[in-house]
Amino acid sequence: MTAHDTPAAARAFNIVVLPGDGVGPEVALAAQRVLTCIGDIYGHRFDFTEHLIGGAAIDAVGESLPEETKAACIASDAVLLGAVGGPKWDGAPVRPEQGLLAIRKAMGLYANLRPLQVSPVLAHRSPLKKEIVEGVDLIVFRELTSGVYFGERTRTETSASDLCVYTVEEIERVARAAFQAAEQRRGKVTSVDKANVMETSRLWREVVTRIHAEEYPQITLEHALVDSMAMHLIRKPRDYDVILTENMFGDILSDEISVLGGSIGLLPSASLGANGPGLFEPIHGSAPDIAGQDLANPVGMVLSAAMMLRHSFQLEDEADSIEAAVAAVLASGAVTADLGGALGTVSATRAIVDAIRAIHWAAARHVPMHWA
Ligand SMILES: NC(=O)C1=CN([C@@H]2O[C@H](COP(=O)(O)OP(=O)(O)OC[C@H]3O[C@@H](n4cnc5c(N)ncnc54)[C@H](O)[C@@H]3O)[C@@H](O)[C@H]2O)C=CC1
Ligand SMILES: CC(C)CC(=O)C(=O)O
Ligand SMILES: [Mg+2]
Repeated sequence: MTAHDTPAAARAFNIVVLPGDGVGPEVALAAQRVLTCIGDIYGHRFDFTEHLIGGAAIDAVGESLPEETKAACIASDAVLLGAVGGPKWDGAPVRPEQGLLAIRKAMGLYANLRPLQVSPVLAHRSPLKKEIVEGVDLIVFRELTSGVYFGERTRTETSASDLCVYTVEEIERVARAAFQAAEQRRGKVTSVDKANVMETSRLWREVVTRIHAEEYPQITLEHALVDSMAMHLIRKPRDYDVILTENMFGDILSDEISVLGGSIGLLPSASLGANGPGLFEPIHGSAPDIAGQDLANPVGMVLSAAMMLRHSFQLEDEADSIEAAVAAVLASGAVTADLGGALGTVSATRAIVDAIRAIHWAAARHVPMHWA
């Protein structure tokens, strides 16, 4: 008897979907299709309710995070977000990105988890050498609700400023989350800062060092400066396990490491708080250059849905099914243009759904799946 034979107790989930802008609606739809398939197989009900955020919300109601969107997210079981922003709103008095920052803050989502694994069958898709990227398995823990993205901003004719503030408590809680993840992984945390220059980074380093010594001495902790870390991540990415860093450094470094796997379109993320619903989104933006053309890679969004099943709903088998299907489809070469393939967003999504069904069918009948 396997977990695939009998669906676990059927459950119902209220999921808020924030499609947003650009490729956001295209990839959000992909995640819903995959979740609907998972619901059919395992007997769960996923109720999706769409709400406005970002540029779409600015166009419709004049603000990037309408009150009813915020209320719906807070009342939900989990939130799926596509992406926000685009050139259309670049000069606008209200920016779409502000809506995303505001919902992260309103939901208290202080830890943004951005995992990356490069399996041997996918290593050739990276522009970097196969022997450098093969076997990479790391996760970025990015602080998400503080730092320079949330500090006071000023602007005059001749100057501008963005204030970077971190409190001890903000550093402690994300550090604990990273150390706890390391306990379940290879036991190593690399904390990234700019402590040779910035006061917030000096506080960051002190607090991380103390939390490590007092609470997680069994974990190996190393500190790195963000500039050389950007280089090391390309030179020897397999050295890293858990990377802990502040908001802006994490934003930048995670886009950088997406190259190791071959495309930014592959990377998912989970944004989690102390309690309450999580928010799940790919790490990429609204990709205006390919929006509306059925070109977006849906994998980052689909894997974000898998993270939702695992982290918010504790549906391990269901999350594993999605991840196994994605791995099988990528290994088979059925990929989108960013990875050198010919599939569009819709057909790549269909391939993932078909693979979920095939893997489930084979598991239920104890048939070995050589391609999975
Ligand atoms: N979480 C969010 O909603 C984010 C929003 N943004 C916003 O997105 C807009 C565009 O920003 P960019 O700097 O261009 O970053 P981007 O991540 O949207 O795009 C960078 C490059 O990656 C490609 N790309 C991104 N996602 C892809 C996918 N799923 N499949 C295939 N290729 C993909 C794009 O075509 C582009 O060439 C901006 O308005 C920015 O503020 C940026 C990052 C995160
Ligand atoms: C507010 C977002 C646009 C910041 C970002 O790039 C991200 O979270 O990946
Ligand atoms: Mg980013």
